[in-house]
Amino acid sequence: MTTPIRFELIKTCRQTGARLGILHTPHGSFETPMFMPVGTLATVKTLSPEELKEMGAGVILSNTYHLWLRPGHDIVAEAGGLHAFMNWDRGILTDSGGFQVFSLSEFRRIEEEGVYFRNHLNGDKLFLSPEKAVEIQNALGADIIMAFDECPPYPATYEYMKQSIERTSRWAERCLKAHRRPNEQGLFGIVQGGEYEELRRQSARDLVSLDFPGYAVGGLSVGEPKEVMNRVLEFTTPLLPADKPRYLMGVGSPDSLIDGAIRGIDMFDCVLPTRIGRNGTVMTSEGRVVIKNAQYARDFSPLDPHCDCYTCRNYTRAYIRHLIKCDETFGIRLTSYHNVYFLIKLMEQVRQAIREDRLADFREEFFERYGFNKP
Ligand SMILES: CNc1nc2c(CCNCC3CCCCC3)c3nc(N)[nH]c(=O)c3cc2[nH]1
Repeated sequence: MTTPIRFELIKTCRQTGARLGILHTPHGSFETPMFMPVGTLATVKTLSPEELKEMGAGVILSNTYHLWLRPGHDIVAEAGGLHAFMNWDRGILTDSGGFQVFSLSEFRRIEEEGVYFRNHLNGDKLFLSPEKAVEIQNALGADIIMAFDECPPYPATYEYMKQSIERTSRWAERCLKAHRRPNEQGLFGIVQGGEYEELRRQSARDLVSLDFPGYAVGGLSVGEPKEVMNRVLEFTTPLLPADKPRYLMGVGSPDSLIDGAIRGIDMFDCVLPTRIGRNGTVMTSEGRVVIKNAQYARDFSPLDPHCDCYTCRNYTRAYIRHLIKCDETFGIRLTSYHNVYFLIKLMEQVRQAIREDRLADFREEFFERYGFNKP
């Protein structure tokens, strides 16, 4: 079987163990560690494919659950798949929908066969199974698709977590059997197990034995302290094959991206840049700026003095504050553009630091300037 997804390991940072790699996909090859902007409803909110390309986005995310409900995976398939539908000819990854069921739908029942829940838009009863989640993703046509998993709430008891990961491993096997396009779409397994090392080991063992072309670390960025996430990564990533890509789901903030790369993660996704951008919060090299604050009313400097993005080269804090205060759509386009650009450029700096074997030094410099080390 010709696997459509291949990870090429270029080098490992001598200071930290972080990896510099290339993710080869049917829609191009992209350097890792990489940040993947999220396009839930087949658009990275307010940004065009041309803008995403000019800022260097390679792989973007979309989602089984949302597109199943609207417009329907059949319509996307008739359009020729997600790439044609949204006019994006680089990489696409779709999440399997499990997480969205748990985060969007209040009523739900998990059974061996799948999850029963209600449509968060109209309350209709719905059912999603490993087979259904793979069928939808096969129809959507992303380059990377995700196994249907349970992302347990945090915290969860050891007993609950053990039952859950064993069912998630059985579901992973069902996803492999249901996958109809293995030569065009790489199916990634998702390791679960919460903060329990023994369960992370069991979950990784089960999934590695199924020989997926890539692996995600799931069940994190669900409210646990950062130290817990870092500890879980420290004992989980070494369990995954070094020659396969590792994707940390739902992460994240600038400090978590750097700390995840240091612990061997190659791929990240997070709604943060566009979500906080919509309420006027921007990430800058000197920390977060809440542009609505009165202090920026007469501030004619760029959002970030060290940023060379379209927003920072052409507009001032005072102007963007004015647009956001007046609910002008152009305002959230400018903040969203800057925030996505900021994380994509941050990963470029991380990759350069790995090339120069100085990612630990870069972490110190970045944390100091961003204000993460402030007591
Ligand atoms: C925010 N924190 C977090 N996200 C997680 C996610 C979602 C990752 N982001 C996907 C996008 C979300 C918006 C729509 C488009 C897809 C997780 N997904 C799965 N399948 N399993 C997790 O354990 C899992 C765990 C996660 N933790």
